[in-house]
Amino acid sequence: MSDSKSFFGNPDPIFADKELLRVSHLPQGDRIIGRDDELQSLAKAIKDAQRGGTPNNVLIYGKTGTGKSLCSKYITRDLADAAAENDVKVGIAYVDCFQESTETQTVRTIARSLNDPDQTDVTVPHSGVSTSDYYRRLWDILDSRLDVGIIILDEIDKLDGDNVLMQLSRAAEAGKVNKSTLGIIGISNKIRYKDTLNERVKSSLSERDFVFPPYDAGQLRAILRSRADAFREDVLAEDVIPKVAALAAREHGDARKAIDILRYAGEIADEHGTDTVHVEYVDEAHEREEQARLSELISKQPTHSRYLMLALALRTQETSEETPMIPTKQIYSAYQIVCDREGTEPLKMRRVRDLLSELAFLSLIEQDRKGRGKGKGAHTVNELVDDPELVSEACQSTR
Ligand SMILES: Nc1ncnc2c1ncn2[C@@H]1O[C@H](COP(=O)(O)OP(=O)(O)OP(=O)(O)O)[C@@H](O)[C@H]1O
Repeated sequence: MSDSKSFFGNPDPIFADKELLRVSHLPQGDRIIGRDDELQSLAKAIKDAQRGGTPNNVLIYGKTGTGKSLCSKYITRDLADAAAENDVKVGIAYVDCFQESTETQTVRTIARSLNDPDQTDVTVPHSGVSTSDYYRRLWDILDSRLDVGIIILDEIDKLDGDNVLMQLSRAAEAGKVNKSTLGIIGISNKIRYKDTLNERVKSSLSERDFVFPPYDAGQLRAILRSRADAFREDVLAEDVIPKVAALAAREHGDARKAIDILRYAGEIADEHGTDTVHVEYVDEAHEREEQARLSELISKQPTHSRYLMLALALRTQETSEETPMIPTKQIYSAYQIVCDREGTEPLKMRRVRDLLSELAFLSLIEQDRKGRGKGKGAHTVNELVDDPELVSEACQSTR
């Protein structure tokens, strides 16, 4: 075999451990930068669970990449370790509510994460079980193997309705669980999320609220430096980390963005066949990151929001204006054509206006009010934030 050709044999010239640059990587506590106060506050909110008591329910807000998921996962794991020393069993369930948005999916995921069939004799099948049966199994699992269950609901605003929150927050009070207690950590980018909840859920869910601020360039540099061992020694040119940190700081201090740009810069160096990540690669890495982020964000939008983005991209491409501001009416006519092509009934204008405001809230588009002249009222105009070609590509690749 020694003279046979292998495509996998050569060591990676750039990366020593690329996993350190994946979003899924959970760094150790001493590698979590600039979040001491937030970790302290979270610890205080849930500390009663360490002795088997009921933790406070917590809501965490903040823009993307501000360490909300990371700190929630880290602190709950730390709590479970500390509780184990007191012979208290803490189980942690993490739910990505964007992926698991229905009540059934959410309860099933929680039950599956907390279960250990060897200890509980309870099974949690993927299908064929009613929602109420999933709940029954979850309560059995909690009481038979845990003292405390902590449930992290990431992107909690994506849940369909409040029912699951109502059930979870009232489990002990309603006598569903008798020996164990439950705590919820909800995470959201939407600062006004709480206003959408009914009063009963609101008061029990947000016993403690925290807002995670964006990172500044110094913190982003420190976060990137703490991951520099993802690269082989001396591979990163000196200015790479400061430049990446400055770019990410300019765009709302997003650590995810910073880490992604650094990883792309390494991949570009690899594609060039060099063994140095030059600072010149950072701009291209930034573009790749933007494109990937845009595709991901667009793919997460409901179908008709994607059609509207495409309609706006098409209208933008048609005009010769330098900063095209497209009236909602013009988007609507292009949207009708897109729907026709897709064989779907278009939504009414009023709903379209709502979807456009949601897209503006997500910063995918910008909106403004423009007067039509004296006495003629005002109308809304819309502008794409990103390049229309990129947007139209992203919309069509995620159809
Ligand atoms: N303080 C930090 N120290 C080290 N790494 C960090 C820090 N904050 C965030 N990161 C890293 O940045 C990435 C994004 O963080 P995280 O997913 O926690 O952000 P988030 O606020 O939950 O964002 P989103 O709302 O998009 O889920 C992860 O890879 C995480 O490990």
